[in-house]
Amino acid sequence: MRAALLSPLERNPLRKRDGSMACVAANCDGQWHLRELLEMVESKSDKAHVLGIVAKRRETTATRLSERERLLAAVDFLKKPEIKDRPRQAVDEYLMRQGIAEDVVAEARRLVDEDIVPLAGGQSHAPAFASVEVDSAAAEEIDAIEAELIAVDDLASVLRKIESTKKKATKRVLRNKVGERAKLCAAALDCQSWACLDGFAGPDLVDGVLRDVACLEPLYAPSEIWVGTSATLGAQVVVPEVRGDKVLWMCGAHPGRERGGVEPCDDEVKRGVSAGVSRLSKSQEARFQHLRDLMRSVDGFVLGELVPRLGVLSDVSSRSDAMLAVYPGDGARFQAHVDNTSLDGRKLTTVLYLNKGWTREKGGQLRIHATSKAHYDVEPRAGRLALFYADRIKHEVRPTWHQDRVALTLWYYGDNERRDAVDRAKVDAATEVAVNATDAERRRAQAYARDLCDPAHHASVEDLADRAEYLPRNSQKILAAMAGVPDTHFAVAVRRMTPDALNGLRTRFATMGV
Ligand SMILES: O=C(O)CCC(=O)C(=O)O
Ligand SMILES: [Fe+2]
Repeated sequence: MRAALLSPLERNPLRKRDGSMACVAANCDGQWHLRELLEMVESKSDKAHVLGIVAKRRETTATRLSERERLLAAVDFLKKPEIKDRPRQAVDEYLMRQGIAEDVVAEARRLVDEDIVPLAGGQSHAPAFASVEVDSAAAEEIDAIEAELIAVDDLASVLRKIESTKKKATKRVLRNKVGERAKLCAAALDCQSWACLDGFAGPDLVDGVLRDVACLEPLYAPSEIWVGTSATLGAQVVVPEVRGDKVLWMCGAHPGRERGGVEPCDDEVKRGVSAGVSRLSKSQEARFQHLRDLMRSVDGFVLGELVPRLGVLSDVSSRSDAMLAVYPGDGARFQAHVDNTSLDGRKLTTVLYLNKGWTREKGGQLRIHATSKAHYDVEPRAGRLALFYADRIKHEVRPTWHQDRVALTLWYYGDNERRDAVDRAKVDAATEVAVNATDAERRRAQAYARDLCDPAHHASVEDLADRAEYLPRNSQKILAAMAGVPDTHFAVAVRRMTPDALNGLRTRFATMGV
């Protein structure tokens, strides 16, 4: 019932054509590329063709080169005047992140230091590695500043103990402990709009979550971005060069709704139909217990500790479903973007990393573009929690190598902005449906909506559901779009409503200008 009453926008902010990803087209390094893609999408609407081009362009970086060629390229790179005087370790690590093995980098260093010119091995000149990745981007990366972390030593388990303990004194002691850390985190958010907590989830919880989600592996779907000039003009496409992760949405355990376990949002995924995986059994669903614990800990920290301390979060009380994202270790990345550029309600982004044994050469850093000059890198190490303001911090995921990079993201909503965004989306959806309806069908839908809102009417749930069943199909579709329920289910949804839910719907219809 709950799932049925949430609109796609409420359930999944990124899949909806809400324009929030349009920023990617405007901000990313590959701007020319996206513009070209957009033209193709608009002129041909040929997704397969676009994807073919993207796949071809994706073959970049040193991974295409033979070991000999990599050595030559690395030597070439190290000799560049703008690279020669930079810190050696940072430069070497940069090369390793580009897929050059450590011993090859060391050999290149030796050749450069001893001023030995390596033989090109039959080739007329070395492949210009630095021209594969743009020079200025390399210099920028070498200059990245390691983000300062706030050490919090398994805060998640302390937060869970606060929830479970009955003893007031124990609660108080634990709350003080959490409070100290929360103060630091709130101060960081306040002055720089981002913060990073090291060790938010301890190793046991991380292991538990990884075990929980292991069975979901085949069910992830490639992320799509909205490539377009506005919220309505463009297309939803997979563009791995811009965003190369695979995602799976998990719902449940929302703040204020204590009951119900965590499960995949998508019914089809739940049934495992798409990947031919057998239906998740009850016991498999119960395996999401650690994931649920983790989500509740982040909720507890954000809603219980940060919201009271930060004025900009004052109307935050709910969040999105949970997004599990995997960046394959073949160079997958997410180019620079701001999460919420279209007033979609998201105020705070939290990302919890689940990568055990992560080392620097694997890349995958969350890069925070704090200003146009300074950027900070956070390595996605297991248990870390990154937090930033979703509507102002530009950030990216750097190319990921050698190992898949796994993270869990939750977005916290400012209730007012979110309510407006959901209403806008509903009006848009209703308008879209209404275009295909006859005048009579539109009028019937309007009359029904008016009666539903009219306080003098006091119609009961049964009455309203009965009346809805007799409406023409297109009128029902318009009302379903306004209510944000699947288009064949308006009468069913009304029949299942509690009096409170009905009142909620009345208020929303009344403020939607229909
Ligand atoms: O995984 C991360 O570090 C950030 C991912 C991200 O920016 C996003 O999904 O919007
Ligand atoms: Fe993001």
